Amino acid sequence: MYQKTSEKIVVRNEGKKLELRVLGDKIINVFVSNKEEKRKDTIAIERKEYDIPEFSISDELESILIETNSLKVKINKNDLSVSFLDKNGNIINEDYNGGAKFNETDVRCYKKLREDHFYGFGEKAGYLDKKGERLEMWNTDEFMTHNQTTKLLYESYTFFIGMNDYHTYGIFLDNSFRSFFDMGQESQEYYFFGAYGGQMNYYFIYGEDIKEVVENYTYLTGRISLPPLWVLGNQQSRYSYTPQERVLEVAKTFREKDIPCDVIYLDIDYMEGYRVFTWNKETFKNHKEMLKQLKEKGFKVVTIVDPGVKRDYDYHVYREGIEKGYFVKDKYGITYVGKVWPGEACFPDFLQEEVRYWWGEKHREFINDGIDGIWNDMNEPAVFETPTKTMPEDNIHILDGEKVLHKEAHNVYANYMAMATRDGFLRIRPNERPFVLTRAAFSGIQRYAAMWTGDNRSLYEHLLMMMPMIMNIGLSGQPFAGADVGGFEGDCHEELFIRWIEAAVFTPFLRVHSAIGTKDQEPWSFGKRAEDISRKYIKMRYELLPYLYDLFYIASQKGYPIMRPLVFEYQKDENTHKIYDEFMFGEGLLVAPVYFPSKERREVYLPEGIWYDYWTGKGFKGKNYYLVDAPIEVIPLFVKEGGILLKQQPQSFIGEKKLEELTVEIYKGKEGHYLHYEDDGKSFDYTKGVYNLFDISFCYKEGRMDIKFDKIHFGYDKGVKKYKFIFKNFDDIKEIKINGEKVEKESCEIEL
Ligand SMILES: OC[C@H]1O[C@H](O[C@H]2[C@H](O)[C@@H](O)[C@@H](O[C@H]3[C@H](O)[C@@H](O)[C@@H](O)O[C@@H]3CO)O[C@@H]2CO)[C@H](O)[C@@H](O)[C@@H]1O
Repeated sequence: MYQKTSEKIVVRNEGKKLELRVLGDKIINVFVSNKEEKRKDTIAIERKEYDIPEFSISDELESILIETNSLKVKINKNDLSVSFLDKNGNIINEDYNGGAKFNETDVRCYKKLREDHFYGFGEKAGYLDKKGERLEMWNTDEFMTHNQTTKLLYESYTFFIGMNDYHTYGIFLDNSFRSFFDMGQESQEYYFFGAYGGQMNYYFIYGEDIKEVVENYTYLTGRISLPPLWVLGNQQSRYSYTPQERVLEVAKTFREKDIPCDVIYLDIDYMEGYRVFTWNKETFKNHKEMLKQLKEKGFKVVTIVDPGVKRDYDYHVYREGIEKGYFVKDKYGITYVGKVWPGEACFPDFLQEEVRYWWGEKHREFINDGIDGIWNDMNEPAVFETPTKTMPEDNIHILDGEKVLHKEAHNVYANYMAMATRDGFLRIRPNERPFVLTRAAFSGIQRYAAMWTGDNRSLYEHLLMMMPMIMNIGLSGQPFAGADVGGFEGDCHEELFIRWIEAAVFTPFLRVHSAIGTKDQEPWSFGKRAEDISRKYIKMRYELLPYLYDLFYIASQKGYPIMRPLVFEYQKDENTHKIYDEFMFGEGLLVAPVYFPSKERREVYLPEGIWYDYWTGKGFKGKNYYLVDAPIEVIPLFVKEGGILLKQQPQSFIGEKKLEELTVEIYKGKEGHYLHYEDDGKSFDYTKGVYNLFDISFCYKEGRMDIKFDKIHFGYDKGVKKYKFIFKNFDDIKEIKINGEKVEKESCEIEL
């Protein structure tokens, strides 16, 4: 009835074929087809080899039962439907009405609807929980104001997490065609997902909780590698800072006003006639000198690079692309020309390795001149004046020597472009961590680039929208995300800017960006109050840098988001399941932004336990809602009992001064635990063991504080040598010991 090879179990019935692969105790790949074809994975799947666990197969009367240590999978022999059960035989997820269906226009899979909540799906407008919604995935440059009903945005993450009181699992549909997910809108009995082409190839990922699902999902699709430290700093952008004197003036003002900033962005106007890899000689007369001066002030520079290559035979990039046949072709095999922002352009076919190499090399001169990072925009790819806002679906790409139509390549185009850019950096500066920022993406993008959420507006609604959006992006494997702070289009105003910066310093990627013709959006453009409050919060971001870097370390190890929905940390507390306007900045800090005008208070939900107001130290009993004060200069922040925050002295830019000491802030509680990672923040030497990993924990009982500072790994000897402990909200400490030795409260520190 079934065939088993070393790697898969194959079952056939009435023209349908199901292939099942056990890839882990909790990871199953299901591939259903109505023809004899080979399974195709997209670029999203990074893993090539698996530690296949022990599992058993029994051929029963009606079904085939596969059992791992954690899961049972039942394949119905009659209709090839699949059920996933836990070890006790409780259903976690099961196909509905035969599961996979194939018709003229699409492939789809029906599932019985037993979930209370759905999360993930990456960059989508609307609430955190997507139950009852219908979503589509087709990377789109959507310039109209995004609102709750905006269906298509720039990125496509075909991954979701299903959850009820009993089980949590994830499903990754590995299909790059335009796809759809009806999570209970059509029916309350079933949900379904599928795509307008390609295969029904999905990965079922079981987990104890959301954390484990995200960990297992990123085991498949890869995790972010450690970014250079400077990209965690404050970044300033505008469409466009031009001419070069204006760039230098902005940089100088940051330093004069003592507002930390690490990066300045150059938008499209730095180029000659919007031709990528050129400089406008009129406005950037001596870009090398400008870059040198910025370096001296501690600034890094990121330039925009769009995929569209302007059509002009006198332009070397276009000429080479044409001569080598590197551009995407139309259905007749002729180089495709599209109307882009602005002008007409051809699009490199990044699916081809040779084209990626060529493109990567185009960055060499830029990087050698002192450009530190690359910002890939318009890479959906966006084409103007077409109904689909992109190139025709029957345009031709080449992948591994095979023709691939654009309808299949579209959603993954940006990942291949980001890969080309990242690989270029790695060839040019092999021991420096690259930085690529992207607007478009498909699942798995975390391996190549950070992302920002495109053209938002200067509206309170968009300040709110960034929260569930970045949280769901994080749950979809991409921890490094942010929104244009202050809003891109429209004039921002003082109060909105203040509220936005207060919230944004706790988002993983912090960049102010604004459109041409809008009011200036530097922190000082809104008057003294905004300037002072921005300084306070940006400094706080720099103070918390070791804490933030530790979150990136965890993301690189486990795939955990940095900006986490409360449900990620407190899944058992059902009050957290739908919260979209508060978030956890790592495990330690609960952030509740104010996103309404003229409001000086907001409601905050605190999960179980005791929480301390970060500003006043006041304690609050959790599992309760509170109305808390939030005057304009205050964003409500809470630390959980036993929480630990790691801080450093703020600097004007990262690496300005050598760090002499770090502060470990211990919040009142019986115990607490914290993992601290440290390396040079620049190179890949950490992959050779040049890093430190410390386990910091404490136990507090009857006035006695016992701190343990364990070196798990000590391979970086240029690290910080002194750690100073500060106790928050404790009023009765009688004795302190560090690693068993008594110390005084005033000089409570450890020297390494
Ligand atoms: O590099 C400049 C910016 O490019 C991006 O934003 C542009 C967006 O992608 C385009 O769609 C475009 O919007 C136009 C819109 O599509 C059209 O219907 C019409 O209403 O005019 C609009 C332009 O005024 O322009 C955007 C730039 O304004 C990118 O997302 C930004 O971050 C870049 O700064």
